[in-house]
Amino acid sequence: MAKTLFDKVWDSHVVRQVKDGPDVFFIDRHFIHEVTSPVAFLGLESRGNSVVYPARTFATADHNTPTINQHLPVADPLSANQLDALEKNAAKHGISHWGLGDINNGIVHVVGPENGITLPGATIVCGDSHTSTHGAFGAIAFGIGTSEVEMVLSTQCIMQPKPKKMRINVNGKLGLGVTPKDVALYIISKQTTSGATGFFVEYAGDVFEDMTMEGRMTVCNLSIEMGARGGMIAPDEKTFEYIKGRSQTPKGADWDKAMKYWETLSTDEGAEFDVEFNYEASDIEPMITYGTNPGMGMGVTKSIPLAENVEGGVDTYKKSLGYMSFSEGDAMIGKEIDFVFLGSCTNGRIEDFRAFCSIVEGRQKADNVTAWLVPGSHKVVDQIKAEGLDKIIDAAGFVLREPGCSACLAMNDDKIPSGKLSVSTSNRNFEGRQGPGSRTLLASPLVAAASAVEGKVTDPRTLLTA
Ligand SMILES: CC(C)[C@H](C(=O)O)[C@@H](O)C(=O)O
Ligand code: SF4
Repeated sequence: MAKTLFDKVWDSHVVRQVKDGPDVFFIDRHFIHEVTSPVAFLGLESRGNSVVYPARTFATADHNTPTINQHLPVADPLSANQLDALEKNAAKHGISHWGLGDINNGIVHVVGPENGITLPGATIVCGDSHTSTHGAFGAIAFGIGTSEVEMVLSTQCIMQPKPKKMRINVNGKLGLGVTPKDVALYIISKQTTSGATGFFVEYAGDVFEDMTMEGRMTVCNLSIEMGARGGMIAPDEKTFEYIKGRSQTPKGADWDKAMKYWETLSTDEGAEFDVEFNYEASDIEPMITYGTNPGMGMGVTKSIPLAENVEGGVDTYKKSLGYMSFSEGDAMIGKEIDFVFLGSCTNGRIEDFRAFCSIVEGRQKADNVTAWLVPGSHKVVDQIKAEGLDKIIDAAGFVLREPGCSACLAMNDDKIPSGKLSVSTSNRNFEGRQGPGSRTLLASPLVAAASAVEGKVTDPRTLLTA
């Protein structure tokens, strides 16, 4: 029977099928970070259990880490405690741990792929919703809760009902200044934040085939923002090229063996999806959000929709615009901004820094803008320096910070002050997400760069030459 990519990976990991119940499902790779793992370890120990496969478990510190002076002790006691707990738990259970200052340290969804831990056909979980990122490699990757983290630590399995299958096809060629982030924000604006609830999404079509691995990660990362359990893209030559030779990828004969399996990982002709959507690349422009959920997005040149034209609750819509201090019908272009954040597991990779630099090169940061440029990992920092992008960043009046989640969710000191308006390359624009009272506009690194140099929301196409 013709199978989807998702079915192939899922079915090969079912340890036991429970009649009318969830499948018992084997997990190849388990990432842990300091926020959702300490309680899981407490539970594990209180039950007298141990970590069954320490070598399949990988710890990195990211959410609570400062992005300046990482060589100094962490000042915030809550953050210091969590980081300490992660380090101790990892040491006690023989788990590899990339703490502050470690060359491999960075945001969990950046360092996994970077180190070849994320592989095609693998099942990957983490106590973190944006685990969907790893689906870019043709893996089934999804976020789990703290009690499931404990379950995976002690059994390397979880119980999961099989999600329904959705395929999203985007065909054609993307226009100038339109990036993977825009493709994702466009899809979410069409699907809304709940459109893909209960589904696992496969992305297919020219646009994803043409995308780099970084771009595919950006798209899969954002799957969760339309309610999907996860998103995935069939591995191809680009995928294999990306992972080849990384520290933890199979080598020699193991590589050849793995390739034989990986090459089977695509959806068979005639395989069925529960639902399928088709979009056109030419309909997508650089996007920006104007509200307090990632579904409230539109082309940057458009005006904020009138409440009467919006499906769903008018009151919630008006409340959202009220929080943003925006009005129906407002244009977004030209709105004065206060902050720019380049980073996160959505857009904190080398390609995002290249895109940002392509606009700020030879220009200057606007005086009214405070900008935080936070690479997703130390390896991204190294590459930025190797490519000389740090010089461009410096010359344009920006400062490069040290890696971590940073202002994506402001669990460290990088908090956008109340009322301030930020253009952010991250993934969530919820009320207070970047600091209490902060107001967030989600956008691509190109829109962020253009807005940072102009001091107001700017269409990057006006600063780019074809
Ligand atoms: C802290 C963590 C549990 C959370 C998540 O699950 O996504 C965070 O990474 C986020 O982006 O909001
Ligand atoms: S960068 Fe943001 S979205 Fe990604 S894991 Fe960190 S807090 Fe979550």
